[in-house]
Amino acid sequence: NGVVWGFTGVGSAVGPDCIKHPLTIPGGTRQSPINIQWRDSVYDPFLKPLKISYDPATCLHIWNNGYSFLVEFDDSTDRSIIDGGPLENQYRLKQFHFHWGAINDWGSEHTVDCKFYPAELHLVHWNAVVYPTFEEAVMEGNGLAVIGVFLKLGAHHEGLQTLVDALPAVKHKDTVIEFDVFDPSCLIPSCPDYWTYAGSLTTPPLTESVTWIIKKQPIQVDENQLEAFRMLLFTSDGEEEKRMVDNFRPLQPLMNRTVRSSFQ
Ligand SMILES: NS(=O)(=O)c1ccc(S(=O)(=O)c2ccccc2)s1
Ligand SMILES: [Zn+2]
Repeated sequence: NGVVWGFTGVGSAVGPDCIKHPLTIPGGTRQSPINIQWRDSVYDPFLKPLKISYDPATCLHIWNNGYSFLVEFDDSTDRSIIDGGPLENQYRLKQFHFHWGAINDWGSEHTVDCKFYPAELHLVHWNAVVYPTFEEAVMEGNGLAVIGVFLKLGAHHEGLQTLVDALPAVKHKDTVIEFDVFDPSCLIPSCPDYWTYAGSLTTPPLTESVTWIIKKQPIQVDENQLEAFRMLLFTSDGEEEKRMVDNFRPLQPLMNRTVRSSFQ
């Protein structure tokens, strides 16, 4: 089947050749995504503003990996980094990608007061101060920091359009095109407010290594831009076409976690 990782209704992820995988890793205590119940989040006055400094020249290419499309960056130096916020160290930008639905009623991975957004952006960073490689950081509790940004239906997004214009070239799984100048900070809302909690990757290996930083304010994109995501395919060229939609993981139990907010 063309879909490497799909999620069936209840309790199991369908993996390669339909091997049954547990939806959450056995014994997982900090899985993602979660519902963020606004009134249960706790204001933490010690949370710092998030510092973001990306060098557009570190952008490398766009890649359809059969689950989402990833924009990958040169993470061999500290040219594109985030710091501050809930983080103890600075973290290097590795890639960003999106999750979206078949229709505008759902698509995001996190929800706010049980509300889905039509899509969610994830900017993935790793702790190169403490860990020598990304692969090692993926396995450590403080290894990764992912900024989540909700997308809502509204005005045309100029910055996103340069990305949308390139998508037809990565329609099929395992296609890649060069994309050599892009500043992802244009996709991050100006409002500094965020929630943060300790979580996991939302796709295999589902490791519990992510400090999530979820921006309170969504960005606006228009219908054509969301439709452009939906014309991508999970499948490789020559296979029976499966549209790349609903590539989000179901909500996971909060368990013994508190979501902190940087705002009152
Ligand atoms: N949706 S998410 O932001 O939680 C996410 C899933 C996978 C990644 S990864 O690209 O870092 C990665 C990590 C390990 C192996 C392969 C890819 S980030
Ligand atoms: Zn993601």
